[in-house]
Amino acid sequence: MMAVSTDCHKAQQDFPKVLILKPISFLAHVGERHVASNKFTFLKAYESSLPLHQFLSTHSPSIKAILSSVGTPITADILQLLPEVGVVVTTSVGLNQVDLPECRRRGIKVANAGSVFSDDVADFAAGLLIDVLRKVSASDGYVRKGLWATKGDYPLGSKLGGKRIGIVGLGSIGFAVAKRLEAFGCSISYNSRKRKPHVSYPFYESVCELAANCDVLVICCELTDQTRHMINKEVLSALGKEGVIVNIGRGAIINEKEMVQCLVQGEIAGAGLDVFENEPDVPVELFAMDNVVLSPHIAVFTPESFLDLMDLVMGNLEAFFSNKPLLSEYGD
Ligand SMILES: O=CC(=O)O
Repeated sequence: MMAVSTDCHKAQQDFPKVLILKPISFLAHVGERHVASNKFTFLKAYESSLPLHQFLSTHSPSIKAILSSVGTPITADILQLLPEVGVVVTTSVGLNQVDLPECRRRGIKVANAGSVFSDDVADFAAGLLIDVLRKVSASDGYVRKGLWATKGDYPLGSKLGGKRIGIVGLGSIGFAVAKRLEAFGCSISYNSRKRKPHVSYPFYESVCELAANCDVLVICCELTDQTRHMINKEVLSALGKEGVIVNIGRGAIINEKEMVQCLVQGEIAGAGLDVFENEPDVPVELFAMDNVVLSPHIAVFTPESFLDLMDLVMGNLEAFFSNKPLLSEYGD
């Protein structure tokens, strides 16, 4: 029996209820029945004709778990309507969309995508950097427009090997980026909340000092109140005119206005950006810059990793409903 219901199609079996507020693209990829797997009933608020608050009030006594993705804010207002909720499981690594202080206050557990996507994101970060330095996308455009034949050779890019890379946020993703770029012959240093005791890469307590000692900054940290706009004009100026910034973290970690200004004025050399402050809006100034490579927040996902994500999501929900420790509890 299919374990999926809306307000007009009630579950016929007594599976634990898992609330989904907005469509989750990963479920469409793997097929949500595989994820529910006759163990949970997904209550899909977005398929209901009821206004959200009414849907939530109607179902709240039975909703103990929420499954959500990166674009779905889990706010205190929503949680307030759901007094029985004990867990929020997300398909994202970043948790800036979840009101973590409210979850902590209520004792609601939170699980994220753990390190399922670390390799994919790190591959993409390395790809963005190579693209910016070696002008892959820009020269592709040049060839496609027929300019090679009419205008001649395209300006050469810059060598990756030997570059000094500053990783901002040396978690599972930051480490994976460091390993890849080390293999290309780059040197690595990092900034993180704390120095990592077993890591030999040079540590900079200040992100500005890190920038001053690097050719490239790769932003891999979480978006928090502390990291919002942490990469500002001062940091970018410290990175310097030859410097490149790559962001696969969250857009708002960079002060986007100041970054655009730095790019327009040639105060940094280029950028590889997968994330933006107000997605899907991207500052229009960037469109005309061939020293900037843009992608639509896709660094994180490959379908190949979705099966691992499915196991993790299922494992977290099953663990919660059987009172066991979550597999990827945030804050562990
Ligand atoms: O950006 C995507 C994620 O945090 O998983």
